[in-house]
Amino acid sequence: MTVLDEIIAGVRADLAERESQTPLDVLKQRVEKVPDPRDALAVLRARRVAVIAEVKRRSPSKGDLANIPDPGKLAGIYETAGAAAVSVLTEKHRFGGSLADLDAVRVAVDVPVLRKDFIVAPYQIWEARAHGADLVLLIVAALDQPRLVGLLERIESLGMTALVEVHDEEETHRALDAGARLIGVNARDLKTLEIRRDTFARLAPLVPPGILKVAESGIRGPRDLLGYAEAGADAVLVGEAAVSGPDPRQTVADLVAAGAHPATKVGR
Ligand SMILES: O=P(O)(O)OC[C@@H](O)[C@@H](O)c1c[nH]c2ccccc12
Repeated sequence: MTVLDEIIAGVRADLAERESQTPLDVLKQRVEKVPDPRDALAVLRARRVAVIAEVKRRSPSKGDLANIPDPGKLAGIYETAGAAAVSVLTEKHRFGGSLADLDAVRVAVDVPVLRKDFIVAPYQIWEARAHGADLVLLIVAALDQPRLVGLLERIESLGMTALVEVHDEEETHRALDAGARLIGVNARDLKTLEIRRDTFARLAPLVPPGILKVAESGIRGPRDLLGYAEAGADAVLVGEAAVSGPDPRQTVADLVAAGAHPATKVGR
């Protein structure tokens, strides 16, 4: 059993519990009362290299990363520092997240918000929208093709944007076949949990123009951003460096400045 399998087993158990508490019909009624989702693709396109900053308490590879008593406040700091979007981990057991964190972030910022979880069922997508998410992560490695296609369609039918995460060539082709318009290349190898920063440059050429590419994981600072920009990244997703550094505002502001520099992403 891989780490991913283990996480998903926990996610399914939690999901069954929430489903028994809040039936899908109730969730659907809530969705009707939530303001329309933001156009995340337009927001990401408006930057040279956009920075998506993540509210991340813990990770399977590093354990506790940061004590975050007020996730809304942290998200506000990210927004003020110029982050184009905020990602919120909602998985409980390995990442210490929750839908309450998503709620807190949603009320605190105006930028698009990503629900980062291990999505295996449409219920979680309705849930993401009911809690104000604009984007939802789909991890190709966790889904068979019909399920990937179905979940992607559900996300888009609710007006949200899917960030479709890949780790290798085969997953990239599957994401494209499914119709992904925003592809995240995760540098973290899901089996070994190691960071491989060359994965992005290997997979980016497989993605046709017009489909946005996000470099995810292991971004330590502006230099990593510039390397990814050169390899064709439209955005970077940064968690650990933002939450665990001495000054999250400065960390994100430095990345945003590097991502906005005219020399970044020349001629693209
Ligand atoms: O903390 P980092 O190395 O900056 O990584 C952020 C983000 O990419 C990472 O949290 C992530 C990428 N894909 C995921 C899927 C599930 C959980 C977490 C993730």
